[in-house]
Amino acid sequence: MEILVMAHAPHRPESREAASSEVAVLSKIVKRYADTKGAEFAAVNDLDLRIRRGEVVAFLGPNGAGKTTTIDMLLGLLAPDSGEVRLFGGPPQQAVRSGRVGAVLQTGGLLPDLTVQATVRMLGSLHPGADPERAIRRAGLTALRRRRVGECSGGEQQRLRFALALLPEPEFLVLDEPTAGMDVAARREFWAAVRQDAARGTTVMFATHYVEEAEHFADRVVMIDRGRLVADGSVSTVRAAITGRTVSARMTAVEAAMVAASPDVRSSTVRGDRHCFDCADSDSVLRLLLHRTSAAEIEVAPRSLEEAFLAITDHDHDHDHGRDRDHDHGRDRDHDHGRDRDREPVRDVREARR
Ligand SMILES: Nc1ncnc2c1ncn2[C@@H]1O[C@H](COP(=O)(O)OP(=O)(O)OP(=O)(O)O)[C@@H](O)[C@H]1O
Repeated sequence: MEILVMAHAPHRPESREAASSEVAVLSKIVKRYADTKGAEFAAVNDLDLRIRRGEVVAFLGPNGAGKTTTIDMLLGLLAPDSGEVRLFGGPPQQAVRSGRVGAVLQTGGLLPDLTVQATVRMLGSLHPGADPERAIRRAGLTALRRRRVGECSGGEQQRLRFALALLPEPEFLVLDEPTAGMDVAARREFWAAVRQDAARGTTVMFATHYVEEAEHFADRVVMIDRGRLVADGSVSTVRAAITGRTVSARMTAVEAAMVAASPDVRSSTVRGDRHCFDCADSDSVLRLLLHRTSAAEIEVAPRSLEEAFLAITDHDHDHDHGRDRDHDHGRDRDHDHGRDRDREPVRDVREARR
């Protein structure tokens, strides 16, 4: 875990562009790597993203989707192969150096023998005008200030990293899977601290695997899969677009193929003797089953946002690039008939009009 600790400028002249509502603009960014067999693949593929001032954006995607690569390019730690990144209207490095951006990343370490307070004070001394006591309060660490870092739990250490990210009083906080490995109580405490900060107007973008964190905390969800945008919009828009129902029944394979071809079916699977349909409109699929097939033992079940997320990022392992990734989620995909892998991303109406 590494915290970006940069001296910040006491005065922040606002350029016309920076004064606008866009904090970050990623335009058609591409990053290619070689996989374990030496073949090139795009870890981030033609990604367009705009983060507006005051937004709290959840950046969702399965393992290996390209979240960290995108965040590294957003912060200027990695150069895109093509495309452009602008933070506050300028190059990302400039925004990071000026202290306008604070980040909690996945790599780096803390010194176990220092106390929480000594750590924040020490790194605070690198930031002219920083207020370590305020950062400690804002990260919810007041009661832990005298504890040695080595004696803090994983969740408490994450809040310490959050305090360090707050030192330059950033306008934009970027958190890469900040609660990975925390238990439920620690995650709740962490988000309470971040939420307080967001309420003051700080723009926040956080990468996460936890769909419920996006649901409870973000006002916008950006979902990527294999480096491509698959959904972008308010939590309610994305939820409405990707939640649906599963209809399952016993029927013949010929009937199942006919149902799977319906525009109201997103995908279909076979589980034992049952055919399961992931439906955009379960009512019309039910009508189809009742009127046009011999379907028996019909069941209709709601999908959770979690299931919808798994469905939207569901694919086979054809393009597994090196790292041991967890794309399978333990589900039966041998008979996946219907999913349209090149479909348009789910977008907020607001976005689509742009
Ligand atoms: N330096 C590298 N060289 C080669 N491949 C890389 C490199 N860094 C990342 N990758 C690959 O690029 C893809 C995207 O990785 P990235 O870490 O951005 O995904 P992620 O969404 O952050 O995943 P996770 O949730 O597991 O952290 C993965 O297939 C990964 O193995």
